[in-house]
Amino acid sequence: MKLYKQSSLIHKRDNEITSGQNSPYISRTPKPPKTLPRSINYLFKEQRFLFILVGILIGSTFFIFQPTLSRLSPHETAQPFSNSISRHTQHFPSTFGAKIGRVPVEIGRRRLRIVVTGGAGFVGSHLVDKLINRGDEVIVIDNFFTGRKENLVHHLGKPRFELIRHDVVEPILLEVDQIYHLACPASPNEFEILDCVIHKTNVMGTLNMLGLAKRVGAKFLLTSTSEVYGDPLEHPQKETYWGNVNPIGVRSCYDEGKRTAETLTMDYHRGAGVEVRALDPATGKAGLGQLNSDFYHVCIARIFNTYGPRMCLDDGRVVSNFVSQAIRKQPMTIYGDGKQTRSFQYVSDLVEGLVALMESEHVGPFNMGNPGEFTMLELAEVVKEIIDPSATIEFKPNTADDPSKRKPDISKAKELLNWEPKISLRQGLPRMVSDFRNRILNEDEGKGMK
Ligand SMILES: O=c1ccn([C@@H]2O[C@H](COP(=O)(O)OP(=O)(O)O[C@H]3OC[C@@H](O)[C@H](O)[C@H]3O)[C@@H](O)[C@H]2O)c(=O)[nH]1
Repeated sequence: MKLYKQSSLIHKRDNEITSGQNSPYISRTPKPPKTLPRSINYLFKEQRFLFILVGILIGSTFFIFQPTLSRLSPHETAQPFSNSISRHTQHFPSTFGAKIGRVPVEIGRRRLRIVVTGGAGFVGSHLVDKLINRGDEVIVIDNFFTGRKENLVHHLGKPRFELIRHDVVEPILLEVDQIYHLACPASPNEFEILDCVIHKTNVMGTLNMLGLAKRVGAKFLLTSTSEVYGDPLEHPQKETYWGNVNPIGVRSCYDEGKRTAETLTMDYHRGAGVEVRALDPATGKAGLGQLNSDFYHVCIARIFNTYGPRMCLDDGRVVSNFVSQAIRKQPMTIYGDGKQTRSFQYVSDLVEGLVALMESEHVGPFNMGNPGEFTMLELAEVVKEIIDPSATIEFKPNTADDPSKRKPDISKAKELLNWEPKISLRQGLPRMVSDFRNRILNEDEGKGMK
C-alpha cells in the first residue's frame, strides 16, 4: 500500500516535470503525444533518443573503418603464419585507396609480410606478382646474378614492395611471416661456370634462410628441383624415389647442392620438439634436458622444367633456346640425338602450386611439374608449329650426365594440395613467344636496367 502510494507519487512528479510550465527542460524536449505508450514517452524525454542515435552512429563508423585500419597496420599484431592458411578466406587485391570491402574483421585476411629470395628471377618475379596482387607485403632479396630488375619494374615504388640487393650466402635479419627460398642460378649453362657459387648458394643460402625462419618464426618453403633424381632409373618419378646422381659430375653442384638443401631443411624440421642436452662442463655428464620448443614449419617443392615469359633469352635452357632461335631465324640446336625426354610446365601453374604448398600444413617434398612428356625432337616440332614452320634444326653433342628421361608423378600434390597444372605446352608456348618477340625486337633489352 505504502509502495503503491510512493510510485504514484513518483509518477505524479514525472507528470509534473514533463507537463510543468516552469521546468527548465520543457522548452528543449519535444512534447510527446499523450497517446504514446510510456516506454516511448521515456525515450523522448531528456534527449535520450538523440544520445541513442549518436551512439549508433559512432558504433557503425567503427565497423565501417575497422577492416581498413587492420589492413594498414598488420604487423603490430602479427602472429607468425597463424593466418597463412587462407585458401578459404577473402583476399583484398588492392593497394591503398583501392576498393576495400566493408567486411567484418573475422572474415578479412591479415596481410602477410613475405620474403622471396631470387624474386627478380624468372619464377620468382611471377610469384611476386601473385603475392602482391593478393594484397601481401613482399620483400625481394636478389643479388642480380641471373635475376633482372626489369622483371620487377612494375612493382617499384609500390608501398607493399621492397627490393634488396643481397646475396643469400650472407645472413640477413628481416621480420617476416613466410620465406619462399628460390635464390640459385638454375640453368645447366651456368652449372659449369658457376659451380662453386651454385653449391655455396644452395648450402649457405639455405642455411641462412632456415636460420632466419627459425629466428623470426616464419614458415619456410624450399624450391628444390627434379634434378635431385639425377638420371632416373624409375619413370615417372615419385617423391619416394631417392635418385641416381653423380656426386662428382659437372651437374653435381646443382643436383647435390639441392639435395643438401633438402637435407638441411628436413634437419631443421626434425629439430622441432627435440630435446637438446648439453654436456655439463663441470661434471662431464649430460646436463638438464631442454625441450627445443621452436616450431620450424618448412616445406619442399621439387620443380620440374618450367617455361614462360621473363625467362632469360639466352640462358641455355632448351625452351628458351628453341624459342629465341626460331624467332631469330637460327637453327634450333638439339643436343645428342634429341630422344631424351622432359616435361614442361607453364610458370603460372608452378606459382599456383608453390602458394598452395606454402598455405598447406604439408612438408613434402612435392613434385611440381606438368606430366606431359616430350622428346626434344617433339618439342622442336611444337616450336616450329607455333613460331615458324620453316624453322630448321641442328644437332650438337650432348652435355655430360644429361638425364635421359624425366616426367613427374604428381599424384601426391593432386591428392594433398588439390593442385595440378592447367596449361598445356601448346597453350603456354604462345604466351612466352609474344614476350620473347618483344624483347628480341628491343636490342637494348635489360642492359640499361642492371
Ligand atoms: O639448346 C638446347 C638446350 C638443351 N637441350 C636439351 O634439352 C634437355 C633439357 O635441357 P634444359 O637445359 O632445358 O633443362 P634440364 O632438364 O637439363 O635441367 C633443368 O632441370 C630442372 C630445373 O630445375 C633446372 O632449371 C634445369 O637444371 C636436355 O636434354 C638438353 O640436353 C637441347 O637439346 N638443346
